[in-house]
Amino acid sequence: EPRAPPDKIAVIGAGIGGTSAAYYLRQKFGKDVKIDLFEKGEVGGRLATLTVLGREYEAGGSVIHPLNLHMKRFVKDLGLSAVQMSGGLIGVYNGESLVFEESQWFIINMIKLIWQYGLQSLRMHMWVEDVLDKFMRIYRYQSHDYAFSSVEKLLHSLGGDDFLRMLNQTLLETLQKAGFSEKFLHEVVAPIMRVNYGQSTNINGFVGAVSMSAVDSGLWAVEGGNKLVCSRLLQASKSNLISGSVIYIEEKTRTKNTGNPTKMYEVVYQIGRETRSDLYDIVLVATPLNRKMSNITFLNFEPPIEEFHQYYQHIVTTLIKGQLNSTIFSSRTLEKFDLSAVLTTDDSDLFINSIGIVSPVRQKDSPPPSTDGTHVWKIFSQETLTKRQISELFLSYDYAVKQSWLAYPHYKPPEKCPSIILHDRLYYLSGIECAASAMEMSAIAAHNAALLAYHRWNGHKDMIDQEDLYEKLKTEL
Ligand SMILES: Cc1cc2nc3c(=O)[nH]c(=O)nc-3n(C[C@H](O)[C@H](O)[C@H](O)COP(=O)(O)OP(=O)(O)OC[C@H]3O[C@@H](n4cnc5c(N)ncnc54)[C@H](O)[C@@H]3O)c2cc1C
Ligand SMILES: CC(C)=CCC/C(C)=C/CC/C(C)=C/CSC[C@H](N)C(=O)O
Repeated sequence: EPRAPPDKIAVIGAGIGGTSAAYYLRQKFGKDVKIDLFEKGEVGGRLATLTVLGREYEAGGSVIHPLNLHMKRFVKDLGLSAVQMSGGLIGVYNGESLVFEESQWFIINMIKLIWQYGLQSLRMHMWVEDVLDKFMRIYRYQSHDYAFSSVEKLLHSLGGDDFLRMLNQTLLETLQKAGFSEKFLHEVVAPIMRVNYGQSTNINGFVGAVSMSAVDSGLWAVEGGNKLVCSRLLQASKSNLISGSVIYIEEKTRTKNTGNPTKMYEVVYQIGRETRSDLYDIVLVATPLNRKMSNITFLNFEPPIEEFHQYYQHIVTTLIKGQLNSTIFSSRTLEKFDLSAVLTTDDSDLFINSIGIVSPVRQKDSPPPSTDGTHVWKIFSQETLTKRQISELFLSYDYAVKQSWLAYPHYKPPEKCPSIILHDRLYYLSGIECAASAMEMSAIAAHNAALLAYHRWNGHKDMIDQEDLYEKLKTEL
């Protein structure tokens, strides 16, 4: 006889991880289970916007890859629409000059790339394609309802030992072994890691490949702001949003109306100054577990749940409407400066990681082409920019606004990813960020955790950690 569904499930964190977990839990467990979603800040988490002179711009997670199929599916199923990112010309600055500059002519670009780096850029494209091809297997596994009990097992099922090796060595080592030149790694790969993850090529090889894929064509975003996906998922999941901060979780034994003593989880949370609690059959934690970001304690667990110490990279996003001082990067005056983004090399010694022109999240808010060289620029830096630094970067500016983030893990391979199963019915999603942090990674982790919770609840051992899934599913429709 199939087991009755759980009465109550708690999800902690209403970012893309938590809201998509609630959505998938509803799909698996059905309409009768009560799902509570706890959020101490804003729905969306690291998907958030900042307003510049009445228009909203993405301040956190901003671009989505065309092959990010969960995000694509959400947008389609939730009645949202996608906007294609219009890629302008990019340059790379090394502290003295622009070591690479894109041209608006495709053929000139190709000649430039080959002239400067031989066939490295084509080889890089093929390397990323190969990783993505294997990565895409996850969608087939999840559509057949298979789940994994650890991040390592999930990665192994996709790319075998190669993916685990990438996780355990630096991108630099991975690409050096694959024969890429020091010049290409320094002038092309490192600046891409700096703009995307605020780190060097010492990040792990897997997140390095994810980061390289984020320069593909076809990147998109959600019309109105990426965080809309979270609020729509929350609505569609018919969960109950509790705007409170979870402070601890404790295992408790309770006698349910069946008369049997049952192990449950007590979630204790604060709303303002008031402390409340509730009991749950299953709990999913969808926020990084460290003191600075979530500060959740696990009380009286046997065996005890380890403390998590994953260090997250501090990044500041600054949005400025103004006229760039292009002479920092090149001797050309603003009228002749046609780059819309400048990335930097690791040794550039500049106080920014990158700077680029951005468009508002609503297409109708897009300004007409600028006649005076004024644009809204997004700057990523390790620290908050001082007024003096802003004045160095801009000839003049009207408005500046910033947001500080503990943005993504500080990658330091070999990576030991945290467990997904923290306790019998207590699951942790955000550990997937140790492999790579991206919206799609959180959605994949959410789908996996919902499937895992469902199969473990129902004792479907054959749906968890199956080996050779790729071969097994080859013959299935
Ligand atoms: C500046 C920046 C740029 C990025 N760019 C991209 C990009 O272009 N493309 C891309 O794919 N990804 C990008 N990312 C990464 C992406 O944003 C994240 O990987 C993703 O949003 C993480 O979602 P999440 O739901 O797992 O975590 P979060 O969004 O962090 O959600 C966790 C939620 O839990 C809540 N919470 C924490 N503790 C508690 C508690 N005790 N009680 C209740 N609630 C709690 C938090 O308030 C938060 O809302 C970027 C990230 C940053 C910071
Ligand atoms: C998960 C897979 C296969 C692909 C995701 C690729 C992707 C979109 C990664 C984003 C990585 C990231 C953290 C980017 C941050 S900066 C983004 C953008 N350049 C900006 O300027 O905001």
